[in-house]
Amino acid sequence: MKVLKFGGTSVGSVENMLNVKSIINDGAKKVVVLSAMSGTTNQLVAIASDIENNTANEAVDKINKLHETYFEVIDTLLQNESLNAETKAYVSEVFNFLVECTYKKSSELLNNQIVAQGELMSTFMFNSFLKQEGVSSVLLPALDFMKIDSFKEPDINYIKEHLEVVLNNAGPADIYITQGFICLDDSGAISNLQRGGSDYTATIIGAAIKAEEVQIWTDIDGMHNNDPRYVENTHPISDLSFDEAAELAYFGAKILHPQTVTPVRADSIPVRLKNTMNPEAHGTLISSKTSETGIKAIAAKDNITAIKIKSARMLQAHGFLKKVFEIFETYQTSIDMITTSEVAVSLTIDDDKNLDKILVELDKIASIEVDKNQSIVCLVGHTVVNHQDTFKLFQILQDVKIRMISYGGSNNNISLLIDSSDKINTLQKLNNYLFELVTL
Ligand SMILES: Nc1ncnc2c1ncn2[C@@H]1O[C@H](COP(=O)(O)OP(=O)(O)O)[C@@H](O)[C@H]1O
Ligand SMILES: N[C@@H](CC(=O)OP(=O)(O)O)C(=O)O
Repeated sequence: MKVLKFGGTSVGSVENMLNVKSIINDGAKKVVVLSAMSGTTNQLVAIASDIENNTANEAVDKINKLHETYFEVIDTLLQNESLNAETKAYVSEVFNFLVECTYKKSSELLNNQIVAQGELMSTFMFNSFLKQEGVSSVLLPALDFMKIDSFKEPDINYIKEHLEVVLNNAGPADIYITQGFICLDDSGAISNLQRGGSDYTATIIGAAIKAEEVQIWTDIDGMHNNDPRYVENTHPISDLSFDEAAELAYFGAKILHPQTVTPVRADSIPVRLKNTMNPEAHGTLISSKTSETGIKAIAAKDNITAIKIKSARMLQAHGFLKKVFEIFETYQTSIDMITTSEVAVSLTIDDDKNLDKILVELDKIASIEVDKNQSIVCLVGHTVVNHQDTFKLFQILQDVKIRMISYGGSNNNISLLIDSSDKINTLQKLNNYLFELVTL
């Protein structure tokens, strides 16, 4: 069986939902994972933050506007009277619940309950639409099987066991629809897999049912060789290895949630990235195969903080780095890049929630310099570190101030740390000289 995930844009308009129907309606059994309609999760996050900031009136305004938009979509999508009424009743329950939330005290649980509503509504609406069109489908509630453990990792044994039961109880159908993104936490409370997490839901399900393939359907013809939001002349990449895709997703290629390939890699379950608006296009196939060498793609991750830790005590001493790492471990902050010299170590973090506490501890053992608003630009490709193009990098980027370089940590990745204000120029320059054959 295949698992097909459709993102926010794919279920974001009636026209795109028609495309989704024609893609999935081929008679083959499949699991279909849906995100919330595009824009909805952002609105739900904004509603939760209005509640946190005691601006409940603004939250209610947003809820009412969203309610109207959903009714308009339902009226265009569902001409069948009883399905139309049933779906409006479900959606109204959701919006009544959201209004009730505005009377409550803000908490993590309340936020999680609020942001979960987008996927609950999109799957209900789409399932009603399939019923109207005579397509055999069943709705599988993700909260009956999708769970994370105390480390926020998918509890794969629980998921396998429960998904099997849920699938057996669902009865015969061609299409099993479920919600992306949402899950239970280790205490059984509603939680989620972080923003963009529906991709991750799809590969977790893929691993749990040992799917033949996982397909991520989005609004672009696969993974491009550079970020199309900032760079002109980017092109889709036809094949990527799991390692290459993991590096690109982790280092900012928004098309994939950072953890997407992790669950399917061990069983070599291929992941195909496809375009809902152009299903004929090849897209990108992510598999265990490695192909040609050289720089294949570039991604950038923003909101990086660089910390330089300088201490005379580092000189010919051992155990200094251990102390540094222990501080980051205490505050559960992971380090992305690291470079060392005899007297200093520079490292980067993307989660600065505990930065102040970390700096207090570091200050006890060293002098510290902090630079915010940094970006990691990551160049990815099979054995990229040995490729001739790699040696041109300094020349191409001679007018960019490179703050750190990570080379050799993996054969597939070279990372550069730059000021975020240089990001677009850096990405475009690398694109021109590495992929567009502009000569130096
Ligand atoms: N390297 C890249 N290749 C393709 N798309 C990318 C890349 N980097 C960023 N993107 C952006 O990712 C978007 C698709 O991801 P996303 O918004 O999460 O889709 P969905 O809503 O379908 O989940 C594209 O429209 C594109 O702008
Ligand atoms: N609703 C979530 C889940 C998601 O994965 O969305 P998308 O597939 O549109 O990136 C979010 O907006 O983060």
